[in-house]
Amino acid sequence: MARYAQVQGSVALITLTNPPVNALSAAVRLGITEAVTRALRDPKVKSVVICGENGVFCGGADIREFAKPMTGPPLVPMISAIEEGDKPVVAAIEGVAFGGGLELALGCHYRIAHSKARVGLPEVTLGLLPAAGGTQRLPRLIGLAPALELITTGRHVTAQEALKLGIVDKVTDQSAQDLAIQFAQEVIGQPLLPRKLSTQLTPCPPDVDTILDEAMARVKQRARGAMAPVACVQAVRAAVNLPYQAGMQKEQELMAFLFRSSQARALQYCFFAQRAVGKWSLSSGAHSGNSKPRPVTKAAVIGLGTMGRGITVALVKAGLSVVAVETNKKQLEMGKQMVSAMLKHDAQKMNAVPRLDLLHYTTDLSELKNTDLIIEAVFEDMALKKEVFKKLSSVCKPDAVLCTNTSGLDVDELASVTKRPELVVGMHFFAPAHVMKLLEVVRGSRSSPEVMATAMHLGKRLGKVSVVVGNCSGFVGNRMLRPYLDQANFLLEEGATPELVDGALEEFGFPMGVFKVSDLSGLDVGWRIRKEAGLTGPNVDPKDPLRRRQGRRYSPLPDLVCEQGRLGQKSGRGWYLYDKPGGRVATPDPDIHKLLEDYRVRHGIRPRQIGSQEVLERCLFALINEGFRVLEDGMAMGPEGIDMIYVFGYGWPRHRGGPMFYAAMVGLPRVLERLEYYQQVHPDVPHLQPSSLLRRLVVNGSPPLDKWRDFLQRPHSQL
Ligand SMILES: CCC/C=C/C(=O)SCCNC(=O)CCNC(=O)[C@H](O)C(C)(C)COP(=O)([O-])OP(=O)([O-])OC[C@H]1O[C@@H](n2cnc3c(N)ncnc32)[C@H](O)[C@@H]1OP(=O)([O-])[O-]
Repeated sequence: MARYAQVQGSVALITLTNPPVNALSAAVRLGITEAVTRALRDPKVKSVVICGENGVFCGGADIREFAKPMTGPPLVPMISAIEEGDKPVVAAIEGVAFGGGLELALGCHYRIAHSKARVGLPEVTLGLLPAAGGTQRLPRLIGLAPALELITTGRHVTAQEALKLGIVDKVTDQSAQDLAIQFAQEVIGQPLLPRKLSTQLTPCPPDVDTILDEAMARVKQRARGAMAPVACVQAVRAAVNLPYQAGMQKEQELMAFLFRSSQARALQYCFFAQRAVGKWSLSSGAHSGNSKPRPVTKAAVIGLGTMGRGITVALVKAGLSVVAVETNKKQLEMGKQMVSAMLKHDAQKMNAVPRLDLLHYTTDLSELKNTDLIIEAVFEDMALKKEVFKKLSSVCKPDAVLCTNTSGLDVDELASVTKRPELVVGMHFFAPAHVMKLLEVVRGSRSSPEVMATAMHLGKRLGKVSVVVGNCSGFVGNRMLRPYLDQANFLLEEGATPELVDGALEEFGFPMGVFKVSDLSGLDVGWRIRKEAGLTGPNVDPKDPLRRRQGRRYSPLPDLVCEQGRLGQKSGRGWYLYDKPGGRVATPDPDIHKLLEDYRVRHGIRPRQIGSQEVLERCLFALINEGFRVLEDGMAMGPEGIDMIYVFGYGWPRHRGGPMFYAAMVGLPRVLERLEYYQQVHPDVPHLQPSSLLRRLVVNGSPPLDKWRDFLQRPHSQL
């Protein structure tokens, strides 16, 4: 797991060999320990180079080992032995040096990086801190403020920035390993003490306490309940206030606390779940390993509304040439201006040139003859989408892939109007489409494996976390959102206020509560959908009482709010009051409180005290319950997919792992018991009826999440 060689006569070359990222597994740590001991003992060896195989230095500690009992030599003494040795050790960094990998490099006396390499301490994103000396050595090397920023965010740094910050000593466009070997010979005999970071003091500006206090305040505000960033600040504070050994002691204590936390488990679960969803499989036996994507060099986007513009920008940023289509010249010009502005803004931030040359704008669909893949992003209206698909089917080349960016319409119905239903697939982007990481790839009943592979591959090129989902109303994300929204509205009827509900959800870790999100998206969106569904407006069944629709409890509160012209942020009033139309700062609105009071009086509802726990249980458990139904119906490959949809598309706090992981952490019997309780209190809300899968899992002893698939009655039936 670590190869040893002697090169150029006097240089020991130690190569980490644990593909794909040379993670520091027990075997690698043992290999390094033995190789370093040998090099330090061998009188013929005058200096040492540590590098990684296959152009990757090291991706850090082996995260898979965190769930198992610790074996092999620990990292801290291994790194100390390197630093304490009397021979210069040079790290040759190619690819990445992340986490324990960078900490290993910080224990070396010199660091040389390839110009394309990246370094960083991303432990915080796994619910941990850099506990192999990273919190103590990095501040000593680069100073307090930059070290705080890197350690609390886990940000990856390019080789150029690392050079500027002083993390690496040299950057090369050639082989970092060759340069390191040459360098290792040049530094033989030079004093090593100044290069041993543990012997140095952290350079501190006079306002050190202010910097630390401000960092703590910033981190707490951003962390939304995540503990690791806070612990990172505490550990770095120790690098300033305490001698090295005492600082290390503090680092270990904080790590021990984080390591056992449910947050660390959740974040590490997310790391693997994010990678697992890319490995899709279908009930037919097709999977990501045996289905080849079609080449896509030229794409088209139909419709330059909010979604179409974002999708166009995302495609161009991924280097694809794009034909952007609108119905008339005026709309086209407007779309063009917006897309250009977005691309210029983005390019400016990255100090790059906007790739406007990749775009072609037209109102003529016949110009799509040569495109490989078309994404329809017109208004969410089945008749209109069908019309577009019919036309696409006749103008596009026969093997062009046709994608629809719908947030919930039936992909099969759309495919049925084309001559190539097997080449039709849903690509559900989330607004703003060039920013949001989530993509639901919706498999129609006839979508071919090749077309699934193409959509998934395109998602990857766009930098998205793409999740395969089945073709059901609302797909996975929006389908699960409905019971959540319903519960939030019911809570208002029963005595809550928007700020009470939002407060509980924000305390849980959502960036915004449900009512603030609705104000941001525009309340008219849901209103229109409810009208179309016959839940409000002229199509309501006259026999339905006001608070019952289609046989179940219904809250007309959101409709009443819209009827008052309160459409959310854009109109300056929604569930909250804003300082002006388009304003962002929400303040509680006495008019809404009055509206709620009047409503309760009108309907004879006696308001009651509602606590945060009830808000969380009713909103989140109803959503989770629907997640179990999604699994039961075979609309998602597994709980990991659902969790990634919620983490990347709906602001579910990552340190809580996603709704299904959270259910497992809370305990399935508890979720079931609370659902049963609320169902008894609210028998007219079918969403609270516990799903049969949840019951089955509880009866079978609540198996761990990766075993849930074994309890599905129709695994993958719809995929
Ligand atoms: C005292 C302790 C202190 C230290 C703590 C730490 O170091 S904490 C660690 C701090 N380090 C980090 O947080 C870095 C985490 N890693 C990354 O950021 C990225 O993986 C990458 C940039 C290294 C490579 O990106 P890329 O897009 O080229 O490739 P990819 O992402 O698809 O990965 C390929 C395969 O490698 C797997 N795998 C990767 N890393 C690890 C690991 N450390 N371990 C185990 N496995 C790992 C990954 O699961 C995948 O496996 P699969 O699915 O094929 O079975």
